Amino acid sequence: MSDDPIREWILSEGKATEITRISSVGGGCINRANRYDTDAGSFFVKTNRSIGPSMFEGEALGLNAMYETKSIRVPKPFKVGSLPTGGSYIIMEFIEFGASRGDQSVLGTKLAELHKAGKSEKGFGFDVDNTIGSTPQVNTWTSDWIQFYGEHRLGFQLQLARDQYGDSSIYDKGQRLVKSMGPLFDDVIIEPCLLHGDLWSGNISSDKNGEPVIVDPACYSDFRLRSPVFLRSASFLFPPTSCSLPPLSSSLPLFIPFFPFDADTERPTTVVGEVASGTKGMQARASDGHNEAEFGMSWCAGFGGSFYNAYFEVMPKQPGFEKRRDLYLLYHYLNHYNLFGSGYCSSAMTIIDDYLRFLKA
Ligand SMILES: Nc1ncnc2c1ncn2[C@@H]1O[C@H](COP(=O)(O)OP(=O)(O)OP(=O)(O)O)[C@@H](O)[C@H]1O
Repeated sequence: MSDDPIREWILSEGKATEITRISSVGGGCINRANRYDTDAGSFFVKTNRSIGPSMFEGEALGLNAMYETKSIRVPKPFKVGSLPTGGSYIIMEFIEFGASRGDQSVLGTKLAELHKAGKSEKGFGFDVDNTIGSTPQVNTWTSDWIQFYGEHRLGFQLQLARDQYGDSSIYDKGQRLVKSMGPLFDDVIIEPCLLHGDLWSGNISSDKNGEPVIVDPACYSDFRLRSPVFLRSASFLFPPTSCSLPPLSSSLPLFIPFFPFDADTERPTTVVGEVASGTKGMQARASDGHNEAEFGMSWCAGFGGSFYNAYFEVMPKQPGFEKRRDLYLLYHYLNHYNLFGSGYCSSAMTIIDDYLRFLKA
């Protein structure tokens, strides 16, 4: 293995003859990020010193699937590999971010285009299990969404709450909801759509032309490779201060917003096939699910009326959208409860209680 596989790739398949500058990029939580400026344009490179390439392979799979829909802008992944000193890296397209978050209605349209373009024939799930924050997500392909969401999303989190907190109250009530939630989906056509899976404001930005950009889809983790570092990974440790839920423990770091950058934009357009060598040929997805589940993090995403209006122009609102909204928030509230503790328990329990009353269950 080369001493510096990143440099080697950039100077060969990246089609650069010279790396003119390497500068650090702030904003991430678990990985070190650098911008490589070259005579063939700029590259965005993330490295992790302790986690093997499976995490970045999952990120590349998700990015590539979204990239191929040619809908919302995402960085094109180029290469994932191992570092000679241990750990791994991902090289992707560098995107020059603009100063603002961009036009909300364009974001709504583009997100809907992603969902529309990314329809899967395999059902609901993903080719690999992954994580939400640091919590495992089981992604076994399932033909029925209500079953998938009940078992692999809500059921998994409820079980976790019982296992780690001994919380049989939320478990029992939550399971009653899972068993009785069917009518919430009456008259709905549910098709598996390509979802980003972790769409909150920290993962939404715009490029210098004001086009919306989304980054960092819900990470993949081979459970065998999870390390203590990864267990504290991803955006869930850093919800934005605008979240409407109880504040996190003050010992946690504050949210770090996106940084705007100045950059060249020349990029190579090759070598996607290099990405995710162990998973080549898979029908990659960030995850395939009911499109409405993408709004489960909406309490941390700042979506406004113009966003939703534009979204529904492309992906029409289904009957009963409003009455399912909290059901999709519930998954993320439960996950926050499991990650951060009791501050989030009452929010989750309130949703469950409200549904049990509504459904007379
Ligand atoms: N393709 C890109 N081009 C330029 N800058 C980027 C690109 N992708 C991400 N960034 C910037 O780099 C920062 C770090 O990236 P990212 O959030 O993916 O890091 P991470 O450590 O893997 O993520 P996290 O720990 O937040 O889950 C982001 O906040 C963003 O500002």
